[in-house]
Amino acid sequence: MMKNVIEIANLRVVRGGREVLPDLTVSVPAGQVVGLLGPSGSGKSTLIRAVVGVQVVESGEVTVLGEPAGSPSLRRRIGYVTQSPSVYDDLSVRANVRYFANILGAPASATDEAIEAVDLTSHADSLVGRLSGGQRSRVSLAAALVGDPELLVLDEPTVGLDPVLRRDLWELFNRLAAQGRSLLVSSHVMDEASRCDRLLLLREGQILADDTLPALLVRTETDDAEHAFLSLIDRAEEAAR
Ligand SMILES: Nc1ncnc2c1ncn2[C@@H]1O[C@H](COP(=O)(O)OP(=O)(O)OP(=O)(O)O)[C@@H](O)[C@H]1O
Repeated sequence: MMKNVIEIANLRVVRGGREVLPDLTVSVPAGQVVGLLGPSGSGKSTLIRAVVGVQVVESGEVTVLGEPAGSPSLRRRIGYVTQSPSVYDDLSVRANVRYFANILGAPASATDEAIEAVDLTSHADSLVGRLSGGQRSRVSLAAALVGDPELLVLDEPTVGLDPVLRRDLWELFNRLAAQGRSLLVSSHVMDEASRCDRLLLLREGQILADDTLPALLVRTETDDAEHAFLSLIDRAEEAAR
């Protein structure tokens, strides 16, 4: 297995005339759940868009699974879920997932397996338009899983979900990593840090920390991710003075 599934060097992205990612260098190891955490507007979605190859970049290099981001050969190897579920309301859960399975050339059995993985088997024949927000985002996730991707890139997949569903989804992410997949999962909820094998803390387009949660807590002498993040901000501001 390759060591890093994502390698980013000196990435610079400008959006709407603003430098959103000034000069970002980071890597994401294989076989882990890596949390991309940071406040709203810190650049998480922009970074994710660069990884999946849909973001115009000024300069820098983004290498994913050994290929330049956006390479056609990566399409089947990456599962990407955007913040708003991209599914068809007028189709059933099964028809939605089967549609993506057909595009990806996945075997027939993959549809029901992906629906099972996101715990929607009992709703497989329901129209997606009649599902709750959380169920709809799980349909999106099933669509991303159906091609059996090596890397899953999920942009705030747990937003708006109740605590039980959030826990269930994180358990699913951990299971997927245990099966050898790699996951990059963004969130602005700091307490989701405890669910990740490794954390990237992003603030104003800069990586404040790239570490495991236990190491981060030791280094900042704090007892949760939120305080660790605040402590790192204070240190960065002191250093800049
Ligand atoms: N389409 C766009 N055009 C111009 N600027 C944009 C666009 N989308 C985002 N931005 C700007 O880029 C910056 C980073 O946005 P981004 O969506 O990457 O942040 P984020 O960390 O994902 O935030 P959130 O958690 O709210 O989704 C913000 O300042 C935002 O205003």
